[in-house]
Amino acid sequence: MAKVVVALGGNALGKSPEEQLKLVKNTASSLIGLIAAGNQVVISHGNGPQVGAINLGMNFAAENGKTAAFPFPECGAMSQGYIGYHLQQSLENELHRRWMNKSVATIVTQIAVDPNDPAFENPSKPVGDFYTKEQADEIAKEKGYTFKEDAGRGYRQVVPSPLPMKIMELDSIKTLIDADKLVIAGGGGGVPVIISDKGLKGVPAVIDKDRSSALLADNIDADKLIILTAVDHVYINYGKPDEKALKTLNVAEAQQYMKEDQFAAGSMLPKIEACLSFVEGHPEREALITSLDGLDDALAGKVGTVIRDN
Ligand SMILES: Nc1ncnc2c1ncn2[C@@H]1O[C@H](COP(=O)(O)OP(=O)(O)O)[C@@H](O)[C@H]1O
Ligand SMILES: NC(=O)OP(=O)(O)O
Repeated sequence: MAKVVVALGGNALGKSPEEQLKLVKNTASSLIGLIAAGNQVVISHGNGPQVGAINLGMNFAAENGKTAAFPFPECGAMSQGYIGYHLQQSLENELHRRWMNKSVATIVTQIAVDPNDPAFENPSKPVGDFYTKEQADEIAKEKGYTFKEDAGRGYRQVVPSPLPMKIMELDSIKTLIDADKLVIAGGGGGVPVIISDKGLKGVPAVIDKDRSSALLADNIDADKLIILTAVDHVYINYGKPDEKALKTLNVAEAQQYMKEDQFAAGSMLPKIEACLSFVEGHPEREALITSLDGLDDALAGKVGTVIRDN
């Protein structure tokens, strides 16, 4: 039985609860299919658009005296609950439809980061919606947020994205996996916390969920890491007339393409780096990048980019 970590992209989950539920329902069928085919599956997910939307809404309510202020890590925890709820519901419905008996559990996951991580000085993780340059400049002036251009798709607020160091709930996650439960963990990259002599403390940042998923996959000694996003393949010359879909990628090829800046920072680059960290030195492991609705085709070898050590 192969142990597979499947990471769902925040941007690939849509912009509204209705859209998300629809997308998650479709993916649930493929995920349960993966389990029915004899794999042990662990699910993680992103939260960039969702945590940005929650934070914007909470800030708006607080600024208008309607609620207390909700700090950013609390918004991250809310995004884990919101997305975990849709995933649990859709997965349970699909299990029920197939007469399969399995419990599903979302683990609110904290992930420790280094308080001295240089990422705190250089916000890079896009959250929330996309804006034009003019809109972004106006919000930046009014609120003091930092905005950056995101992979040719518009401007987005960016927050620090420190590296994940330690999954605090790893023991609970492993216990549930060993008990053959379907676990959703590390949502939104995990709520970033620092470990101090006073205990754990949330910090305002968003950990890249691809990096956290690779850490989780390594910690549970998974055989496969599958990253589901909005594109069916990793491309070279992405978005240009001569773009080319990659069916396979090894470590040396990926490093060469990274030197050529083929993968956009803040979107495809962290996915590639996460896959490399998972497969490098482990010829028995495999990573796969494809689209949220392409999982069935990817497992049949029709689409997707497979990444191996060599
Ligand atoms: N070389 C590339 N190949 C494919 N997609 C790329 C590439 N470079 C940048 N991208 C962009 O990266 C996006 C995936 O990153 P992102 O939106 O951050 O993912 P998610 O939120 O699903 O984790 C794709 O939808 C695409 O727009
Ligand atoms: N936390 C995170 O990496 O989210 P996205 O997948 O939305 O970028």
